[in-house]
Amino acid sequence: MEGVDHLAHERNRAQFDVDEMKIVWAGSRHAYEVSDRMSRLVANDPAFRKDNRAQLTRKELFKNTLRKATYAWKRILELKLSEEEAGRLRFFVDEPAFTDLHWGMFVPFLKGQGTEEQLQKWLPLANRLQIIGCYAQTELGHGSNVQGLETTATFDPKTDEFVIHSPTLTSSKWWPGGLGKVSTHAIVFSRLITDGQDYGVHGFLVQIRSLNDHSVLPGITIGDIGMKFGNGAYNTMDNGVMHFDHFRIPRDQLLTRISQVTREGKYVQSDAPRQLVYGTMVFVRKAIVIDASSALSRAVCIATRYSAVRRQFGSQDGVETQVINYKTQQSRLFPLLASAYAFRFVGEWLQWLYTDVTQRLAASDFSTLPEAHACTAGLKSITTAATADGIEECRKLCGGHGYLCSSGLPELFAVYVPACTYEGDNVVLLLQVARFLVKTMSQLASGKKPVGTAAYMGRLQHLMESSCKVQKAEDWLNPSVVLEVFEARSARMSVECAKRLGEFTNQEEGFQELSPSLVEAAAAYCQLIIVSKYIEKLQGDIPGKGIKEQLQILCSIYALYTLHKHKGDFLSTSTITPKQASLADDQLRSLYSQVRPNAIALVDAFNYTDHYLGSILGRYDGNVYPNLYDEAWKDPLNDSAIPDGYHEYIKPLLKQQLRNARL
Ligand SMILES: CCCCCCCCCCCCCCCCCC(=O)SCCNC(=O)CCNC(=O)[C@H](O)C(C)(C)COP(=O)(O)OP(=O)(O)OC[C@H]1O[C@@H](n2cnc3c(N)ncnc32)[C@H](O)[C@@H]1OP(=O)(O)O
Ligand SMILES: Cc1cc2nc3c(=O)[nH]c(=O)nc-3n(C[C@H](O)[C@H](O)[C@H](O)COP(=O)(O)OP(=O)(O)OC[C@H]3O[C@@H](n4cnc5c(N)ncnc54)[C@H](O)[C@@H]3O)c2cc1C
Repeated sequence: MEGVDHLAHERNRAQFDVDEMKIVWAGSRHAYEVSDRMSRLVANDPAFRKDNRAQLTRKELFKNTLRKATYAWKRILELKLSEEEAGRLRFFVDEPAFTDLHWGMFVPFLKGQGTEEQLQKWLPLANRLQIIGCYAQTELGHGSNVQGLETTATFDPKTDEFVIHSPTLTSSKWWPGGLGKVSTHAIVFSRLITDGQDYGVHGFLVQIRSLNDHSVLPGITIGDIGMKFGNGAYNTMDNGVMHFDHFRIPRDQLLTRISQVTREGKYVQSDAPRQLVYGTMVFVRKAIVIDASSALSRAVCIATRYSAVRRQFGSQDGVETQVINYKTQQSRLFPLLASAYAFRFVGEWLQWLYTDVTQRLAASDFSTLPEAHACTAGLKSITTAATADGIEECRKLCGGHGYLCSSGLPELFAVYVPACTYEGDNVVLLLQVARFLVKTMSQLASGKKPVGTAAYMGRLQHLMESSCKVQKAEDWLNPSVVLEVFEARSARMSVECAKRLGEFTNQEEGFQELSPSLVEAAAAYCQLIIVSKYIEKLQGDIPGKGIKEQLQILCSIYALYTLHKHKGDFLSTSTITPKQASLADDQLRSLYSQVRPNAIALVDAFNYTDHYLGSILGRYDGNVYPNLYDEAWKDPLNDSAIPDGYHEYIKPLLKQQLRNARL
């Protein structure tokens, strides 16, 4: 029944204004309008069709991505779209492409590290896509350990050039997206050597392909690193390998905002900390947090709509139960729904933090850089891990049909999981947060007042001694009670780690030995940030019928579900009692019942088109079965009733069996 809204009865039950919630989700009315316009533009243009990706060979898939990316650029120019609109359009095209790295890493790195002169020369070319850039940091032998990169850039004062060289196989650049087949230029991370001294890793702008015929320049070897996880998925990207053989570039292609090499070969460092060379990673990690909320909300939208359509068991009155009404389904699905909203809001806050730190850096105030690094690294880690697990949970929530490519979930999972690794392995990043926490603790002893997200450590004594006030389930709805419990758990875990570290004479050895506990303490700190930023958001003015109430329910679900999942931490630090943990579970069940009538409207608020969702199970109209049935017949295997290979394999096999039976 095309045209009928099978989920209309669900939508009618909503107790809040969905259109207002769409604006909250998008961040502002303006952001909503831009997203809405761009998503429709993409959905209504057949050139952006994507339902056949899983069936294409790698070469077809890749060529198709090149077509879409260049067509998207053509539309951006024709429609004179702003930077913001162009970004949203690329987002809704929903296909990883070389342009992600060009706009997402190459251009930001240029902007962050280039001098005025360098910007004047390179930025207009990059902005008009007259050159295409990628970000070549990782090597075959080292990714996490950036200081361990082996590519060298040795200054030759005779010619005023740097000689870029890959001294070993393991020094080959390996992974950069857009490198394998497309980019003409790359930011190449290499060890700067001048006058016989190694000054560590710096970014260099290197032309790698001819702008005339696209051939790889002499002295460089480049290729694609091969097929990645899943059909379609991230295989639209040409992640590449690159090896240099004494390749020369002019001296002025060292991107030199923080340091430079003079004509005579003298290395000169500015006052800025060397960590600024990592600035683009901070920028992208921040963006990855918002992206996590997008990917998780997409999976949750599919699983929620399908759970309202799907019915199993309980047919005493002739109508079976919608699976969304099962408490187990709700206890798996609604925390993910709440997490999607929580990650959205912490992503908004991270954007603010990033803007703030950028303004301070411009004024040579580097004081908030360590916190910005810890927050972006930690939140990237927590949100991507939860999202990757959440997408897989959504697949299971859709039962067998979730395993079909037409559910949209397998490809979403395959595209998404590397987020736990790229832009910093999640465990490595949590260890960075742990280092920040240990440092903050040790500075407490010397009287330094912690600020920002670590300010709660200033109340350490109180947090070590306080006891949770919860006596009945409803007490868990009190934001200040929840906040204090998360602060006390985080503080106590950090103190315990610091205490145990103090037992080691060699601090670094202690850090390695205790690293599993340190990672848990870091995760507790990041979860505290998510909870506290959500609570802060609710303290602001949020207009619209029923909006604040729904957001409050979801906030409580995020916090209490996190508490439930990490009950061991809360109990072992004596932050709560077993009785209080059980009251939290009671409250959670009650909150799930309050979400239930609003569930479909809460996922409608994401405002995803059917094109973007790419899922028959998640269709807006809920008309799942006829479309699943029709889709099956479109599979190329169904082109003929008798498959290729029948005469070669099946027929002789059956004949042989018949002969054997007769003997
Ligand atoms: C494409 C983008 C699109 C944008 C939109 C996004 C939308 C989402 C869509 C997703 C598409 C993404 C496509 C995929 C892109 C992947 C690109 C990559 O992976 S590229 C490759 C990504 N590769 C990775 O991510 C590699 C991961 N590894 C690393 O980041 C580092 O090597 C390390 C941090 C682990 C260690 O560093 P190391 O220097 O050895 O170690 P120490 O421990 O000795 O620290 C020394 C001091 O530095 C401090 N500090 C450190 N970092 C920062 C920072 N960022 N800042 C500030 N400070 C920082 C630290 O606190 C310490 O301070 P202190 O105590 O002395 O005061
Ligand atoms: C899809 C994709 C796209 C990418 N795009 C780019 C790109 O455009 N440009 C680019 O430069 N790079 C890119 N990368 C590379 C990426 O940034 C690295 O793979 C990532 O930083 C992880 O580094 P690694 O591979 O060296 O992992 P490893 O560090 O080798 O990790 C292996 C294991 O060791 C553990 N481990 C490592 N160090 C420690 C430690 N100190 N303590 C405890 N455990 C540790 C990790 O937790 C992990 O379990 C991409 C990667 C992927 C998958």
